[in-house]
Amino acid sequence: MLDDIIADIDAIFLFSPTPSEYEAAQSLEEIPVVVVGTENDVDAEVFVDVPLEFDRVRDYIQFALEGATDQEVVEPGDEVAAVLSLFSDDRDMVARVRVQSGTHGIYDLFTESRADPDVIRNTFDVAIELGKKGQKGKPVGALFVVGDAGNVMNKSRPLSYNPFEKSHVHVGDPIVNVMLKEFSRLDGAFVISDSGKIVSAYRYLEPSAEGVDIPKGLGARHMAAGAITRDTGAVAVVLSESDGMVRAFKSGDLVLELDPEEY
Ligand SMILES: Nc1ncnc2c1ncn2[C@@H]1O[C@H](COP(=O)(O)OP(=O)(O)OP(=O)(O)O)[C@@H](O)[C@H]1O
Ligand SMILES: [Mn+2]
Repeated sequence: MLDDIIADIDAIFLFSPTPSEYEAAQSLEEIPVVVVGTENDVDAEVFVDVPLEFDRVRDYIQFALEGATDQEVVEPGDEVAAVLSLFSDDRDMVARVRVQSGTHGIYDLFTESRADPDVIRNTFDVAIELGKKGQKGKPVGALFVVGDAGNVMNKSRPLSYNPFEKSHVHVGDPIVNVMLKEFSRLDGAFVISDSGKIVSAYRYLEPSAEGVDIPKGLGARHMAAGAITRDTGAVAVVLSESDGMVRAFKSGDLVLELDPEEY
């Protein structure tokens, strides 16, 4: 069965390999070896840079496939073997995956957005941390709209005074994380620029929601998040107060779902 899983594969994907694992894979096969991880520790020729560790293996592999397709190492229809760690830090899993045409948008979310990938990653970090801790032990919701801030401001209005009006702080600054958590108790969205500057808090989003199709059961916050990303070049990161999940939207679509408890 193991032989079947790796028979005639077009590439092998190693997730965060050690140098000896990388070397072994290279000497074994005459097929491309793709290294996937947050750092290219092994100096791999083909490397897919992962902006954050996905908690779902499916998302992680999908991101890697889309990254390698983008680098033209694999193409739709190829079948690859992914070697990764699911239950521990040791390599304990091999999956056979066919590269699909079209993207699910996970790779695209980070690499093809107007906002800097680091800014998007930092926004995820804030949402995940807020989701883990809540506000004084109670679950909170939050909505971050990242990138294309001018257009986002034009399609929204203030619900309250903007505490970031005269400040020059960026998402990722330690002080900002404290402030964001404090302000997330109140309604509305945070607006963040391409470079990570917090432009505003307390924005009520008024995008056109026509034709936006988000999963049933999600409410007004998620609808507004999806819609603003269809109406502008922004991406949206949402922490749900009701189910505790962090979700990302781009071009009107839900592209990623993370459980903060897994981090
Ligand atoms: N258009 C909007 N712009 C900004 N914030 C909004 C908008 N619509 C709703 N919200 C915010 O989302 C909050 C929750 O609304 P609602 O319960 O309908 O959303 P939801 O998608 O179910 O989110 P949750 O899962 O967090 O409950 C509102 O109290 C408000 O602060
Ligand atoms: Mn709700």
